[in-house]
Amino acid sequence: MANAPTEHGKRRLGVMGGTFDPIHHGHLVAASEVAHHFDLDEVVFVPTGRPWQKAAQAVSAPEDRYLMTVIATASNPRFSVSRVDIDRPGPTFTIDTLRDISASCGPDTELFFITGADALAQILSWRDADELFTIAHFVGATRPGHHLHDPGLPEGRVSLLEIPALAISSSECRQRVAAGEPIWYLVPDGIVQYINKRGLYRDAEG
Ligand SMILES: Nc1ncnc2c1ncn2[C@@H]1O[C@H](COP(=O)(O)OP(=O)(O)OP(=O)(O)O)[C@@H](O)[C@H]1O
Ligand SMILES: O=C(O)c1ccc[n+]([C@@H]2O[C@H](COP(=O)([O-])O)[C@@H](O)[C@H]2O)c1
Repeated sequence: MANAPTEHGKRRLGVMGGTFDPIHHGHLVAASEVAHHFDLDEVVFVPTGRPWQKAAQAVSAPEDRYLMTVIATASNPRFSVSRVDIDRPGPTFTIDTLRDISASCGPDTELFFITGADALAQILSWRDADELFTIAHFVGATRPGHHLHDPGLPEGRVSLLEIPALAISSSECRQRVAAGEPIWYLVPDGIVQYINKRGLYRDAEG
């Protein structure tokens, strides 16, 4: 991550958190659209280490999800990937993600946490929810079939952005691989090849 502020004042950094099991074009389009709309200098993708809300389901090894995220974002000079969540022991909480990234960037960087509008609807149940809004602005990317019902989010610290509908989900990609169906063009080509090479999702249930 570069550290210099932009000429216009603070550097604007997007933080896109997700399990990315696997990363797909819905994630990439959401990050690209938010970066464009909010004039972000960079978007750092942060694969979760141990997503506590997915504790009941099998999640691929953090290193596989990290490498797929690196492969999928490599061609975009404004996209990067952080290991902060996968290197931190214990369950992943966004408050820790934002504290770590904020500490490494310093005060000249404004943070924008990007996530799906469906995830945002649950945000008040996240750890230290009040503090989250003091560290970052939250941007919820609408995804097909999900609409945000106002759960009482703080005004001015949360935005919703309608992005081109891409009805792709990681669970559907996993199910397709398990069923022997193609995932070409749902995910970047390098991700299809990585999944084949590592034999991921062959026995996936969802
Ligand atoms: N097609 C999409 N369009 C917009 N946002 C998306 C899309 N797919 C996922 N997101 C958002 O990206 C964030 C990270 O998603 P995640 O890695 O959990 O992928 P997912 O496709 O939702 O996975 P799963 O199907 O396993 O639940 C979430 O907040 C999610 O809402
Ligand atoms: O901090 C929390 O309590 C919390 C609870 C649920 C989800 N999150 C974060 O929301 C992002 C999207 O999560 P997911 O599971 O939809 O990929 C990811 O960065 C998670 O760490 C965070």
